[in-house]
Amino acid sequence: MAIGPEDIRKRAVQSMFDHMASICEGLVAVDRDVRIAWMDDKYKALLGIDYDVTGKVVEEVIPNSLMRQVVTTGKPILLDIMEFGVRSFVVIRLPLLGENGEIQGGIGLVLFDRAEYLKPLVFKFSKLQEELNRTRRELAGERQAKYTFSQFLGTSEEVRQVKTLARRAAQMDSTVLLMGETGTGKELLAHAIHAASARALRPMVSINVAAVPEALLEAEFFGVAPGAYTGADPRGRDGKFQLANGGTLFLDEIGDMPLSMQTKLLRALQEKEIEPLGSNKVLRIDVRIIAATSRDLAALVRANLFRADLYYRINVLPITLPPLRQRGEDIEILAESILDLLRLRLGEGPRELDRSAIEALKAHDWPGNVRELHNILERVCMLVEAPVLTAEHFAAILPRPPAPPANDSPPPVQALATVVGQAERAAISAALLQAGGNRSAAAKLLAISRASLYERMAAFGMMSKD
Ligand SMILES: Nc1ncnc2c1ncn2[C@@H]1O[C@H](COP(=O)(O)OP(=O)(O)OP(=O)(O)O)[C@@H](O)[C@H]1O
Repeated sequence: MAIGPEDIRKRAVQSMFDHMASICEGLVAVDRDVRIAWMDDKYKALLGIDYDVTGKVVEEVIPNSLMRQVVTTGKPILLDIMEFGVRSFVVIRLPLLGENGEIQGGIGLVLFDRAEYLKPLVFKFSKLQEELNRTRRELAGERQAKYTFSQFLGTSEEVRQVKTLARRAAQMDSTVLLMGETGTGKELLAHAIHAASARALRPMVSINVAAVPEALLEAEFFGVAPGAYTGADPRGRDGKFQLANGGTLFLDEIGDMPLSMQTKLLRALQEKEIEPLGSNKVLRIDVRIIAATSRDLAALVRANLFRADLYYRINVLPITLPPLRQRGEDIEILAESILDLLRLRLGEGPRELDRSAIEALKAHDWPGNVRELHNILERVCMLVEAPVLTAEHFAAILPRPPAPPANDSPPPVQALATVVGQAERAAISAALLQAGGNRSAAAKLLAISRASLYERMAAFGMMSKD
């Protein structure tokens, strides 16, 4: 006898249910109050329970259940992954609808072992989750302080004072302004202050204002909203303020900040709010600022190149780092520590400096400060094999003071690269002096791009991060 469409539908529903029940790892049905109406034995075994759960609120029995969402919205959650202890299962959640489409409850199905075809999905999910966790851990590591006070070496009175002030600054939450020539340890000290502060476990994010092209500064600082403009990352991008939220933002070379950006930074610091590019949403931020500059900010204010109000805003706890030539007594301890580091890095035997070498180092002017000392020592280690380094070893490497006025004898012949290097270095120093430390202006005087000035200064140990 032929059966009608309604019978077929009923049989389809029944046989689908039976089939699902047989391939499932567990089945649960809840009523419209999200109380368990029925749970099969397989589900109970999965949860490790053997008592009657009928009438219990579902979350009491399955703590991370989403059945309430399904019963409230009437929308199914077709494929989801749920954790049971250390195992992940694929689950399906469906609403139970009455004759007139009204919500009467919900049904949850747990799939896994017999749903072989879903295994790759679960596997892929676990892999992605693992990768995400690893990347998060790495990012958190990258955004932590790299140095502590113990790494800021020196026993001179000048260094002692700097460290006392910096330790005090670490106990406060105010803005710190670090001033000093290139290579005097401003970045090192900024990290140490963060590491000793109450924000130590939160991120430490740095931005070198001089190294970011002017047009990109705003996006670097404040981020970009999703789909802000053509060519922007469609997912948007967090700015340094967002990345540093709750922690410390280190603004290196703040003296090189263009005036238009200074206005925006001042607003962000005053309002404690930022607006990502292309967004009309304002975000609250809680960031401690440590700024650094190798330029004379007060002189820049006088020359109308730096906003006075921003200067006062950041000049709350100023700390001036002394140049190396003013603390010759620190050279020996610094040089020894750098030689130790180099020995580990280059995998060589120990090196020693004899008295003559220390005197030669003390006599040098060190325009690139500790970074230059590092570079000079590294070059000596590469060129000289002797375990004891003497003044003679350094004589060939340390840039000489300008030659006395010419006499009749021709100048000594040196490798062309050495002569050219010395001339370049002297020209860069002169241009920087004339430009009052302004690298953009110095690059103009030298008729080279700012990028190639940076490149050369880095090569000569006159600037930039290691
Ligand atoms: N007192 C110090 N003790 C140990 N190492 C130091 C000290 N001062 C500087 N250094 C080392 O010298 C190098 C340059 O330091 P840092 O980058 O902190 O200088 P900076 O003042 O921020 O330079 P710039 O103005 O060019 O950015 C780094 O390798 C740093 O570890």
